[in-house]
Amino acid sequence: MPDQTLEKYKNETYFDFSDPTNDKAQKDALEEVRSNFGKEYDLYINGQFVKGDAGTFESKNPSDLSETIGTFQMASKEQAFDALDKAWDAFETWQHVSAKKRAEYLFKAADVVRRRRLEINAWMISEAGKSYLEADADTCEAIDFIDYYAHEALRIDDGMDVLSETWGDYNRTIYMPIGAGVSISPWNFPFAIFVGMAIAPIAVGNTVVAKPAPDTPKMGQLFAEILDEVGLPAGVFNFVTGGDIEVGENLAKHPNTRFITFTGSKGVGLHLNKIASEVAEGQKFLKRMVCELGGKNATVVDEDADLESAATEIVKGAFGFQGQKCSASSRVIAHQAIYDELLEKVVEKTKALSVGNAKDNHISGAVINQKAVDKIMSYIEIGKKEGKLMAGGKRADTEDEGYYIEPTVFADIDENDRIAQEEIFGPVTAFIKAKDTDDALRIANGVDYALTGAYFSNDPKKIDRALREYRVGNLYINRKCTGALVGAQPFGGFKLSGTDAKAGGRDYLKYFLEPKSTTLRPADGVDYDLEKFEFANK
Ligand SMILES: NC(=O)c1ccc[n+]([C@@H]2O[C@H](COP(=O)([O-])OP(=O)(O)OC[C@H]3O[C@@H](n4cnc5c(N)ncnc54)[C@H](O)[C@@H]3O)[C@@H](O)[C@H]2O)c1
Ligand SMILES: N[C@@H](CCC=O)C(=O)O
Repeated sequence: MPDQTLEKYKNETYFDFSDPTNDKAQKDALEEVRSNFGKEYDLYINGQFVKGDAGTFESKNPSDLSETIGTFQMASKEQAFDALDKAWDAFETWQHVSAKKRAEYLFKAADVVRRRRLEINAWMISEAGKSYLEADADTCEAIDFIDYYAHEALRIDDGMDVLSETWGDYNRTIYMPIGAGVSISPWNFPFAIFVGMAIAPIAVGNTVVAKPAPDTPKMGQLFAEILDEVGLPAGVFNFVTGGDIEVGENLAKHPNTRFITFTGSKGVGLHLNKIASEVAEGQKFLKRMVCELGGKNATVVDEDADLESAATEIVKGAFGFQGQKCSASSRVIAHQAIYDELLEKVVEKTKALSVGNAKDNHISGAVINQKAVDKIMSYIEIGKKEGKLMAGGKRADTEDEGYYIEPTVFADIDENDRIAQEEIFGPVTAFIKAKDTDDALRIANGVDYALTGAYFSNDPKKIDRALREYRVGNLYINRKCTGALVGAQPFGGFKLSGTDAKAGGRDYLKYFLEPKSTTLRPADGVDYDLEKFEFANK
């Protein structure tokens, strides 16, 4: 194996599916995966694939409800707790495994994902309803997370802190892993986020019980297979499917859960944050909580912007993966001077989007489940009362029976309207008129969330102002507000969008480490190996 520590981390490049060779390769992989629909999959606890004690459930294809992706296990609370115990057992040795050895496991896992990329895409197209490109971007992001965190773990191990020397004493900070914890992930980036949240703590010596979202268990199961293949020691990674409360909440409450990494809705996140802050009986530490929640992101278009480009990027940002991204542009705040022209362009481009089954690579596919359909359709009804419907507004008429909704644009929405304030998490965007730049930035900042934002202008002074005053975790100038790249655009938001832990950034792994300040005063006449002291955490 090449010494990857010497290579610079690079983002994985997406396939170009307009190339017929790539399109055919993805279609072939889909055919193969579809011939494997309907199988049963197990939990993965302590290196063993095992059945659940609380029954099974099915994962359906949202693009065609007659198709079952597979049958998955419902773990009991006792099994979930057993997985946590096994994770603690594994921690005893994993915490002392060298960073280099840990990184080797990760680099191997990234290589297996690379090898199985089209297959993983195919499962995701089928289980989550992503288009080819959206699925490929998700799989590439997972590879990036694994690779990036492995490199980061090596960097941390090399020593990070610059400390002052104090009168002959030697001072060093040692970063220690914190223990066994729980990772609870959403369905919308069913591979990337599941993988990233599980592998980050592991990279720096912790162990994990990972619970996928009930709509996309196959994507988590694939990663269990991959980590089993690369021989990750038993118990370091455990995969437990099951009920939100039975598995998820009970694990979050467990007195031995050292950390909770959660990505999902604001409601569940705030609930878990409260649980994490309570010290359960027998608990011997404060739980670490990483909480990445929703957004109500805006694209602000100023009067001097390139409107054609802004319209193209708005449509991508609002309707990519049916708007089911925490980063989606669900508001467009347009300067009054260009409002009508921009609206017309966005409406035209929205109406041109093809809606249909993800296996046929439609740009706009199905949303995830019936609950999502009900929620989105109820917001569309609210939007019809609050503003003017310009495109979409109803269930899409498609060949297959799935959860299809037309990409929808509303105009003349007031900044305080419900569809301008609440996360819809579907293919709906709302136009709001601003008087000027001041007004636009004020409206953009006037929500409870602060996740992503885009600003379009060609005026350097205005851009500079947006960079300073537009308060979001990820701000993009003259491009869409979705699609952050690991290592390049560390991702996360503040206010009620979360703890801004910045997944895919240099700060992230510290959430799973305990820094220990150490000072060595060399005794007279004793020859210390100061280099060893410096690298005591190797
Ligand atoms: N900020 C980010 O990085 C980010 C990324 C992706 C998605 N999201 C957000 O996620 C949401 C969509 O995902 P979702 O529908 O899966 O969210 P969700 O909150 O319904 O579920 C997320 C996870 O929590 C589990 N869960 C639900 N109730 C639980 C409970 N009481 N205790 C423990 N676990 C519980 C679910 O099974 C799932 O695994 C959106 O709000 C979106 O904005 C945020
Ligand atoms: N990181 C993704 C969003 C994740 C949430 O859904 C993006 O940048 O678009």
